[in-house]
Formats: sequence, structure tokens, C-alpha cells
Amino acid sequence: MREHDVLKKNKNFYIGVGGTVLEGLLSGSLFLLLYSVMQFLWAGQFDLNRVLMLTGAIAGIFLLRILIYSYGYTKAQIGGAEVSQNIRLFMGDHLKRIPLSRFTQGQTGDYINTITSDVNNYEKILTHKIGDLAKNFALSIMLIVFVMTIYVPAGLILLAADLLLIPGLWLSFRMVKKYGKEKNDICAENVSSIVEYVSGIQTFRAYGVGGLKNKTVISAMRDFCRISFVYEAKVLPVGAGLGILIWLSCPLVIWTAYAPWAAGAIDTVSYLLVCMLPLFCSKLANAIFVDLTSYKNLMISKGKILGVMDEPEESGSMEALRPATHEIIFDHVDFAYVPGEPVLKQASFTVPDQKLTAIVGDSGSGKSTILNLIAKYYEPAGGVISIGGKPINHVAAERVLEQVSMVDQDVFLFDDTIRDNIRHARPGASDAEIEAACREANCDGFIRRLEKGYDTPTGENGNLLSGGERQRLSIARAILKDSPILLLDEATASLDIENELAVKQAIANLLKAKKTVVMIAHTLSIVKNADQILVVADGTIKESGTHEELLAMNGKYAAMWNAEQKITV
Ligand SMILES: Nc1ncnc2c1ncn2[C@@H]1O[C@H](COP(=O)(O)OP(=O)(O)OP(=O)(O)O)[C@@H](O)[C@H]1O
Repeated sequence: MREHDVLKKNKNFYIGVGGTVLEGLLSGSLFLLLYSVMQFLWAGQFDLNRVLMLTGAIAGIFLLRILIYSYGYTKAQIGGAEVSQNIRLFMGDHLKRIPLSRFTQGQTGDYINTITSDVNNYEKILTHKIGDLAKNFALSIMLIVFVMTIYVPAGLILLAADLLLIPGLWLSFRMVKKYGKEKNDICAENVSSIVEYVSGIQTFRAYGVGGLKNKTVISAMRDFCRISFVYEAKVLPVGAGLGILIWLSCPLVIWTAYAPWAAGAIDTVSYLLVCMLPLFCSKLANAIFVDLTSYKNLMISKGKILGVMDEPEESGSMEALRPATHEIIFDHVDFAYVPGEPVLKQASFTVPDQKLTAIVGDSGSGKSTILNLIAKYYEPAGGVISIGGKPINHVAAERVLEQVSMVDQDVFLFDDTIRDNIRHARPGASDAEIEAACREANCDGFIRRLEKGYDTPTGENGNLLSGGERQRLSIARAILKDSPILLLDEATASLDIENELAVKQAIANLLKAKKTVVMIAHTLSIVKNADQILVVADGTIKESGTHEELLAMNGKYAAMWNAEQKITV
């Protein structure tokens, strides 16, 4: 489905609108019945037969209205839900192709806001607003025409009152444009701060900055309160002023139609009805004003949806990447997360095929960034990265990731069973293959001790498991995926000794298979036996070689090694 097609209204929507309009017109027809009742009364021809006929007609119309309304309403809801489902599925698919660099915290709040509340708003336009507007327009036209058949000038006054909606809406649309967009942006910021608050609730509590002490959330809420007030305060006077002007049509009609009534050109019953209908018409005009103003406001949501849909996706060929070897080369690679703050500067190195390369360096020197670039989570600003001699700059990230398994410090687990969490690595894997991978990853034992074994739910983001258990599940995923390149961010520092040993054993098992491995090591003793060690500093590779070669250089690595030895002793 093409991006703008998903926003298109469907058949159910049109049936829903048609039903609402029909139901509205039927409700308007009650005025015609009322008119005939008054005519019969006035003529002294109202008898039991007529009462029965009229009440029967009213009951019939009422029943028909209920049927049409229920059918139309249900269809409109189904139609709207279908459209919002298509939008959300499309966006889900689209988001996975948007470059990761776009997912800053503020932007993430924007995305969440768009996928949830903006799509809900758009659904509301389809299910309620358009139908209500069409119904009120149709009913207004019907009543104006009816009044015109009785006395043309009275109908023209009602028409003129309705035409006042044009300047009124012009003004209110300007306000919506000015303050509605700001309200929507502040709402997105609110979502970001709430997402941050809920995700970090443990930390906030630990430092006693939860609830009313949380400055970011409170200030975001205050901003939202302020803009909501400003928005209403700006739009409300326009609506109130317009309401009064439109309402003036009531005395004007009474006054205008008086002369023809007094002259006998209009009978008393018609005069009475002509005097009553402007009240109803002005209520309809006010409803149209409110609905069109909120329609315009809700259309901001449509604009935001289109904005996300139009965000450029990662480019690159979807052709399968089938390199003969899995040697990785960085050739003068430049990279920055934030423009003007380079993380890698002309970094060049080679990771030999089927060998273990370790990356060491100070915290923040760019080690994880190197792994992120190999996995194509980010694009370099300059230089070339190639796998097996093939530059990956123009290859789609999905194709590169087929060659790569990543085990890093932030293990993401879905709120699903352990078995299905591991199966994400290779959806076609059998239960036996999953269990074999878990044995290798040193997690089969603890999984079997759980009440439901492999069918135990991990909880949201794996919060029912310990850090070491989550790490081992992520290693099991890498073993199951069995891809030729393995990227490993060694993270045993925060684990207790038992978990640390289990994770280290799991990593040792993972390294047994012949793969091209790039491993970030935070403790040098782990990488002593690596085939090559790269030392990252100042955005580039400062030293490279084996442990012995680097010690002999007596440079940064030797200094780091000596410092570590002192701590260990
Ligand atoms: N998503 C991001 N947006 C902006 N800056 C980032 C982002 N990720 C990392 N950085 C910055 O880039 C630099 C390198 O980060 P990186 O995570 O690659 O370092 P590292 O060597 O792996 O650190 P550590 O050993 O502490 O994990 C750091 O200054 C970091 O603050």
C-alpha cells in the first residue's frame, strides 16, 4: 500500500456518513409533522384518527432513525478503525526503515504521539466529525428551504445567518493554525517526558525526585495547561460572538414576518413555525462552527501523520549481500551523532575474516559507535566501510544485519515467553534448536528451573529476569542466528560473580564457532588472547596489534594494562 493510500476513506466510512445524514434528515422531517398537527388543530380538524396516524408516523420515523443510526454508526466505527489500523501498520513498517539517528528522545515522543493520539484524532474525524458536519449541513439546508416555502425573506435571513459562519470560521481557523500546532507540539513533549518518567521511575524514586518533585514532567504539564487555556481563550470569543450574531436572526425573522402575517399573507400556524425554526437553525449553525473548528484542529493530526509518513527511509539496495569472506574494513571513516561533534575521525582498520578482534579504549572513545556502524544502525559521514571487499554504504541495513549478530549491554526482550523471545533470532527455528542454543549460552539450567520452563513469560522488557539471565538469553539468540559476523559488547562488570562466570562461559562457547568477531572489552584480561586488539582514542585507532605487540609498544594499551594489573593486585 502506498503511503497516502492508507489515509483514504473506505466504503464503510461513506455508508456511515450517508446513514448519519439520512438519520438527520428524518429527524428534521418531524418539523413537517409538527406543522401538520398545528394546521389540523388550528382548523379544528384534529380527531382520534389523526392522532393515531400522526403518532404512528412519529413512531415509524423514530424506529427508522434508530435502525439507520445504528447501522451507519457501526459502519462508521468499523471504517474508521480499519483506516487507523492501516495507518498504524504502515507507520510500524515505515519506522523500522527510518534512520536510527532520527530517534532522539524528543523525536521518539513525537513518534509515539503521532502513532497513538494523532491516529486516534484522525479516526475521530472519520467516525464522528465528518458525519456530524454533513448531517448538520443537510438539516440546515432542509430547514432553510422549508422556511422559504412558507416565506422567502425569512428563509433568506436564515441563509444570511448561516453565511456568517464564513468570516467566523476564517477567524477561528487562524487561531487554530496559530495555537493548535503549538498545543500539539507541547502535547508531544508531554508524551516524551511521561515516557522518560515511567521508564526511569526506579531511578526517580531512588533519588526522591518522583511525583510532584519531578521538574521535567511538572513543567511539561504546566506548559500543556497554559497552551490549553490560551487556545480556548482565543477560540471561545470568536464562537461566542458568532453565536450572538447568528441568534439575532430569531428576532429579525419574527419582526420581518410580522407584516405579512398581519396582512393575512401568512396564516398563524406558518407564522408560529417561522418564528420557532430560527432557534433551531442557530443551534445547528453553532454546532457546525464548533465541529468545523475542532475538525480543523484535528486536521493538524493528519498533517503530523503525513509528516512521519514522508520522512525519508534509509536508502540502499535490498539485493542480498553475499560476500565471499567476512573481513571488515574501515577506510577513513568519519562519524558524528551531532553535527560538529565528531566521534570518529578518519578511522581506518581491518578486522580479519574469522578472527577475534577486540576493541579497547576509554569510556566514550567511540567503541560502541564502531559496532553500530558495522551493523549499519548509523551511516558514516565520510569514508567507506566494507564487508568481504563489498562497500556497505549503498546496501540496505536489513541486508547487512542478516550477516550480523549483536550482543550488547542493553538486552531488549519482548513481553513474551522465553522460547519466543529467543526464536526472534531465527523465526523458523525448532524448539530443539532453541534449547540447544540455550545449553550453549549457559541458560538452559535456569530456564528449566522456572515454573513454566521455556514457556515462562519474561515480563515487559524482561524485567522478571536478572541482568545476567537477560545477557545469556541474548547470547542464545546470537548462537541461534548463527550469522558469520558477531559483534559483542562485553558487559559483565555489573553482574554478580556467579552470573559473571556464567556469562563468560556463554561467551567462550559463542566464540568457539569460526566467525568474524568484534568484541568490546572493558577488562583487558579478557582480550589477552585476541588475534588483534584495536585501541581507540581521539576518534581514531591509536594502536593495533596482539597483546604482546601492544605491550612492547609501551603506549596507551601498555598504560591501560599496567593500571588494570595494579587494581587487580
Ligand atoms: N545516540 C547518541 N547521540 C549522541 N551522542 C552519542 C550517542 N551515542 C553515543 N554518543 C556519544 O558518542 C561518543 C562515543 O560513544 P560510544 O558509546 O561509542 O563510546 P564507548 O567508547 O562505547 O563508551 P563506553 O565504553 O562508556 O560504553 C560519546 O561521547 C557519547 O556521548
